[in-house]
Amino acid sequence: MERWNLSPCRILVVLPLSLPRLISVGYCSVVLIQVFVTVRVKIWPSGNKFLFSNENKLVHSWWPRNMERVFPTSLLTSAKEESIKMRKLLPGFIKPDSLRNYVGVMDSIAREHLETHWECGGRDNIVTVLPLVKKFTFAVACRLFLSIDDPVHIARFDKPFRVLAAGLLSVPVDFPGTRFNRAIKAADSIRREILEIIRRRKSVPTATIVDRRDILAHMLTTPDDNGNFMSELDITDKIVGLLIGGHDTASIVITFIVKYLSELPHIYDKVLEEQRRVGDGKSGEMLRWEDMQKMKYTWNVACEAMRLAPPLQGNFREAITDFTYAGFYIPKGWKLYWNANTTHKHEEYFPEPEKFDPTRFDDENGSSIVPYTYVPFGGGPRMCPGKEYAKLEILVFVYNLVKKFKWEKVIPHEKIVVDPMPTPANGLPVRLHRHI
Ligand code: HEM
Repeated sequence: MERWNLSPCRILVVLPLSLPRLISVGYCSVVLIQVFVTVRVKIWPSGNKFLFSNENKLVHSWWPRNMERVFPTSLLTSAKEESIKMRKLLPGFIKPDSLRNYVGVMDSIAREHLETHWECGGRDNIVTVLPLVKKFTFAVACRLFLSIDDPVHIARFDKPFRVLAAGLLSVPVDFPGTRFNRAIKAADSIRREILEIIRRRKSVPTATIVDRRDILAHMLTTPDDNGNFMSELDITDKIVGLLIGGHDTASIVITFIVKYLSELPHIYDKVLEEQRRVGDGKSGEMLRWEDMQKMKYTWNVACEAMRLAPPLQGNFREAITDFTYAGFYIPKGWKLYWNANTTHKHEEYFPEPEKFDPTRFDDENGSSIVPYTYVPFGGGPRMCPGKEYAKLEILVFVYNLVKKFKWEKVIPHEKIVVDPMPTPANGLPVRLHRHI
């Protein structure tokens, strides 16, 4: 058995997991031994050479600590109790019954958003996709999580969120002018704003709070197993986490769908054909829950976009026991980082891995995808609880977009950077063509 000694700047290898063993210690199927680089990492598209040891030190704990400064009870760390609390709260908010009600809300926000920001199209009908889509997903999150629908309020809120998101994975140097320092300040201002919303909400009768049916109402009125309600600060942190995790990820997926559809016109045509059948071809009608079930091909396209460009590159796990994997000895307590990007490019599971092929997920092929080889939403007990919400949001937006426009990329070979999510370097400018 080899004991694995880290040497400086050793390139870490991707380790396909032996499933039974790693499931038994609570991990997903493909894991990278985690050592973290503290600089911006541009890893796209060669996804398998991006982790390095850092000066012989296993810096496994700085990322979570870093995030705690900007994001005290981070959802994204291995804070197990926080995860359990959140998992208890979210189902009430994103259970099928609730999701049904969101279709109409998401649809009307998408229509209004496209009219306001895409129809006028700027100069030469050119729009930049990523910042616009972020506006859309953020507006949906503000509406559904906090019942904020005033565009001015949303815009005021949006700016510090961008700063916070940019600083989450930054060098943890708290010095004026650094990304990290700006993120801490942004996080403070967001928390103050949300605390104010909470206090305003608490000042009205409980029945009115419940009436709002947003996630804030849910958090204010749902006690834990001991009958205790969440503290204001706790709610604030949960909302910040959800607003970040719940909108940036979906906007990346939509942006990549737009990118691939412009590169692959035959796939665009099939998506359009499917969407024209939705709602029995009647134009102008609002989307219904039943319509979402007719968007199978579009969802396969989204799944393939997430395979090639998973918004989250992976996540941490902690070894709860010593174990050996592929000859490497992993001691208990080590942090491990599983990686979706390299997992999804494994030739054995996804032949011609660089090819965009939505049929991998259709009825015939989808069922033979090996468990834990497709992990854009993670896996196991910590798998993303927002998957169905994200699915709905992505489908609603793509439906509205393809029914209105076809488009072409303005920068044919726009670079993709990963910081920390895959992002077109220029935000993906496209020239829109309205259907006649
Ligand atoms: C396409 C969109 C999304 C993607 C790709 C995504 C991906 C992920 C991934 C990879 C994880 C880590 C899972 C693991 O460690 O096994 C995660 C966790 C999480 N996601 Fe998402 N997510 C998305 C949307 C959302 C939305 C819309 C919400 C909320 C409404 C959400 C809430 C969460 C929460 C609360 C966790 C932490 C779960 C825990 O720690 O137990 N996500 N997500």
